[in-house]
Amino acid sequence: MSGEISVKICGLTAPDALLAAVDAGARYVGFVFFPKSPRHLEPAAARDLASQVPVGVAKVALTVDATDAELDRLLETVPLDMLQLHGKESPARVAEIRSRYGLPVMKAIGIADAADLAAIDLYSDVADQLLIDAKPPRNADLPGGNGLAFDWRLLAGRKYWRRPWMLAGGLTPDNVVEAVRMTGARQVDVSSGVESAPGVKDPARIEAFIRATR
Ligand SMILES: O=C(O)c1ccccc1NCC(=O)[C@H](O)[C@H](O)COP(=O)(O)O
Repeated sequence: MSGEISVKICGLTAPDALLAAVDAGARYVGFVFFPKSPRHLEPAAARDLASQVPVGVAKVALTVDATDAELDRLLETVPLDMLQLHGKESPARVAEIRSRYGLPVMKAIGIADAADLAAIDLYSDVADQLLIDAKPPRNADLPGGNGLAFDWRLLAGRKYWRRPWMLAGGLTPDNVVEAVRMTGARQVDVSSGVESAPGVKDPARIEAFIRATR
């Protein structure tokens, strides 16, 4: 692959995995604030992890349809660099959050088929970045982090993006090179694919994933 691919390791919950991500060269580290998730962190625990992240690595908070009160509490407790909105937030709500907190906002867009691509234009007006992820299965407990890929051919040939974007959904150390080749992504995001069990990050897989992108 030519040029450096930026990597986000999402759903970190433990210092060893955080360190593995930082040492291997992750550009972003993600913390999940969604109680139903096996990766959920309480704000105080996230603050302790965030304090170990060096300058230059962006600390991203993943929330799902969070209220202002929830976001206020989170941001009062945890030093963060970016908000990842992974629910059904409307474009107006994305704009509101961006202006209220003054942080860059990344909106997750779930893709299952070509009709879902319209959301890319819709959110390009209001979000700083887009996370192009697999749409969760109907009745899934989690709106993301399901380890499922979408059909990358849907993005092949798309040359014009108005915002920086990340590819996500079912990426692993074994398929990330092919995913980047097919989609032209310059940034990738992974959670399940670097775990040994749901919610348990594997430092060796994190290192292998980032190495694969180099
Ligand atoms: O990870 C979670 O538990 C989670 C919960 C609620 C909303 C989103 C969640 N995760 C999103 C991600 O970790 C990633 O940004 C993305 O969906 C890729 O996940 P994966 O397919 O597991 O690599």
